[in-house]
Amino acid sequence: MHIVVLGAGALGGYFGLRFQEAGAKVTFLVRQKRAEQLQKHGLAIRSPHGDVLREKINWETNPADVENPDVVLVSVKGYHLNGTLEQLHTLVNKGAYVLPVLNGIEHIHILQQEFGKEKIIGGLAFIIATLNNQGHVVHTGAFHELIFGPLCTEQEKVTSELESFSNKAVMKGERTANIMYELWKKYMFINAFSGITTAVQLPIGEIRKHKETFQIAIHLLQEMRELAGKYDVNLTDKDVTEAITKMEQFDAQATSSMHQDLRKGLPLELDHLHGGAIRLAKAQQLELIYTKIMYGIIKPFENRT
Ligand SMILES: NC(=O)C1=CN([C@@H]2O[C@H](COP(=O)(O)OP(=O)(O)OC[C@H]3O[C@@H](n4cnc5c(N)ncnc54)[C@H](OP(=O)(O)O)[C@@H]3O)[C@@H](O)[C@H]2O)C=CC1
Ligand SMILES: CC(C)(CO)C(=O)C(=O)O
Repeated sequence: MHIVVLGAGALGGYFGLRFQEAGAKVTFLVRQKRAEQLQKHGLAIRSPHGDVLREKINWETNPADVENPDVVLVSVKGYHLNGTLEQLHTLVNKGAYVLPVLNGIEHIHILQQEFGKEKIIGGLAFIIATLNNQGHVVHTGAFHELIFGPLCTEQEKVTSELESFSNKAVMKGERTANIMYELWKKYMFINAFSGITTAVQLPIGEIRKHKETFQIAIHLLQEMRELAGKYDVNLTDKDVTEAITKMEQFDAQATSSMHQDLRKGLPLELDHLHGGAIRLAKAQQLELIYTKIMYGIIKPFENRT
């Protein structure tokens, strides 16, 4: 199986290298600056599950040079999605399926409209990872889950094949029959977790100490649950409770990738995540009061570079 990673950042670097270790052919499709970094430093993972260093990896800067791609793992930030469409057209025309693992939901609709429903597989990840100065992946925390599944019957075969590699890889790979439910569950969680940690600019441990602050995260979960219901996805009381428990049990220093980006002065996925939820709600005549407040508070930090 030939997996092309489009977005060789923290998440794409991690799962791409793990698939390569498991025997898949992996090509990283990168832009010039990242290509130079990979050339100079190779790609490495530092992880509680074991370190890996590959001095030489397959990378390309032009999708026309990628041969026989089976799956494109799209792991760019939401604000870079539009910039990948041309590259994706080239790869889809060569027969590839697209597996986006971004947080959020709107990108699924955008990609389905662009490439047709049969080409877009559902996917998401649970991991806390970032890139260091050399462009190596630093993975903290114990979890490294990749969840994926077919969004239509044509994808049964390719997702099964992906499952066989993920089972051999150093990761917790899971193929699910109900990926839309998993996507919304994660979207509910991430909008609450990234919203509160970024708005308050503190890791979850500090937020937990203040009942009134933690309660805002719970309101965010409840709003996202209601939104999911409008899109025919039933998130349960148990799902909300599990999300709360997760925030209660995270390491005190754990925080969202959005808050990490804010600390580094990088652009934020605010419009993709909270903005996306507000747009999806508007289409259903639903108002997300807490989400709108988070959006307004974080907005000045969205593009400070
Ligand atoms: N990091 C984490 O712990 C987690 C992240 N996520 C989600 O995963 C997604 C990716 O996040 P993350 O890995 O942190 O992001 P990163 O910023 O680390 O990586 C994104 C990469 O995409 C590359 N890129 C952007 N546009 C293109 C393009 N047109 N062609 C080639 N490469 C491109 C960027 O390259 P360049 O250097 O050229 O800009 C960058 O290396 C986000 O939606 C995030 O919310 C989900 C779970 C956890
Ligand atoms: C919550 C977490 C760390 C889980 O993967 C995440 O998705 C993010 O912060 O972007």
